[in-house]
Amino acid sequence: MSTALVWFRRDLRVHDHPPLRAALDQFERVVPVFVLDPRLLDGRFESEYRASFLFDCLKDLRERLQERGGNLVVLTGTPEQELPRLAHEHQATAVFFASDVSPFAMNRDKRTEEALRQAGIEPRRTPGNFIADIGKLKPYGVFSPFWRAWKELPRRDVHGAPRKITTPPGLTVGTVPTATRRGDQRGGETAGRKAMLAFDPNTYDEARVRLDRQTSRLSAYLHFGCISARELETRHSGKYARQLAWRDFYAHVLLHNPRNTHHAYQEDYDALEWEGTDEHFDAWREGRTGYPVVDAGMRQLAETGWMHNRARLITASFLVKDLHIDWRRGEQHFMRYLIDGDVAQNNGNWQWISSVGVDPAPLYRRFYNPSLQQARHDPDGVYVNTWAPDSQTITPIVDHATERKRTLAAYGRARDT
Ligand SMILES: Cc1cc2nc3c(=O)[nH]c(=O)nc-3n(C[C@H](O)[C@H](O)[C@H](O)COP(=O)(O)OP(=O)(O)OC[C@H]3O[C@@H](n4cnc5c(N)ncnc54)[C@H](O)[C@@H]3O)c2cc1C
Repeated sequence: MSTALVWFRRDLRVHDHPPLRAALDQFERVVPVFVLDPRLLDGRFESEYRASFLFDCLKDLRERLQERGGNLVVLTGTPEQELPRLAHEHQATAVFFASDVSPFAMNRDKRTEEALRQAGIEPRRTPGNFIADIGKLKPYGVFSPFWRAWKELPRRDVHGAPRKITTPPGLTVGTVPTATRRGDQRGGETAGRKAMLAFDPNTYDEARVRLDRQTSRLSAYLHFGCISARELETRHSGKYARQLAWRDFYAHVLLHNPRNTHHAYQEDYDALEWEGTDEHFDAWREGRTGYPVVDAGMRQLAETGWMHNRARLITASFLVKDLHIDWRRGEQHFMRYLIDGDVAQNNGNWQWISSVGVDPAPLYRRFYNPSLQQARHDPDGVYVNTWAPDSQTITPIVDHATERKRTLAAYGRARDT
């Protein structure tokens, strides 16, 4: 009987899953597999928050596959070693998987494809993680023209979950690790679909600008692919659909600029001198800057593994433009805590708010005065009272107006060098 592997990565669902669908269409038997790669679990961006969410996702995925007669093989090791071995064990002749954009994923996939080919097994990449085929566009560095071109890209059909999955007999499936849950979201397709179906887009415009409201909170489910971005797009229009386009945009940016993971997209700004202190960095990450909205955001992050987008903007701007600390340190801190932590999205947004990335605007326009932001986006004080009620009693560690001038001068010097 013909057999293929389906390599699940961060597309941990059975609905609208192009690699699974393609494999089931072309092969009689499939072996769904996930490889726990120690390089990811212990790497630069390791996170207990994402690890516990991931284990929820794997457990749920296994159950969803079992309901359909299948199962999930969970292996530990590197895919370039584990997948050819597993394929041989089951006489599989192809491995299906969805393409991804981070430099780590691209290098790993290249190495895995080579190893598979050498073993006589055919790697088959499909789309699946993004709404449109973002690799098809010429490189864009500004969102609006990207958006216009992206809207015209063809879309794939959305598919339901397969009814039946046939796996070879005698699969050794391995165990899904367990971990104490960090953060306030449960992972998995079941929880993700529930949240997607419960989301009311009519509340969105207000939630986006009010810190005391919740936006859709689908980002972690999108990051791990518990829900399909393409399916989500078919359900929404207006501002919400436009925000989803930002996700494809930042993936597109990283695909074309892999050096962004370590360098500013606007190369001049690699010369920025960061004068901030470790004491200020600690005050920022521990939520004790004396600016209540900053402290509330940082404590919400530590407690829940999520932060409202407006708070992400305010806290990130504060670190870079009020405390003069390298955006990469902030990026790394967010990656440690965010359940939705995603190299392309986090890096793109950090570079944007630091005014060193894509979609540039004059520097003086991208300053966030924390006190004004608090008044505008938390007018009743609900957000700061929930997360940092004591912050008002802390003396602010810096003066915003003074630091703004220093930042304008520092960016000017970097441009002139
Ligand atoms: C400094 C900083 C770091 C960030 N890091 C991440 C990250 O690591 N992972 C991540 O998914 N998002 C990141 N974001 C973007 C955004 O804050 C989150 O996607 C959003 O807050 C998640 O909550 P939600 O699902 O309720 O979003 P909603 O507002 O309900 O939006 C729906 C979806 O649209 C997409 N989206 C919305 N805003 C953005 C945006 N600015 N950029 C890209 N996609 C967007 C997300 O996929 C989101 O789930 C970051 C933003 C900033 C300012």
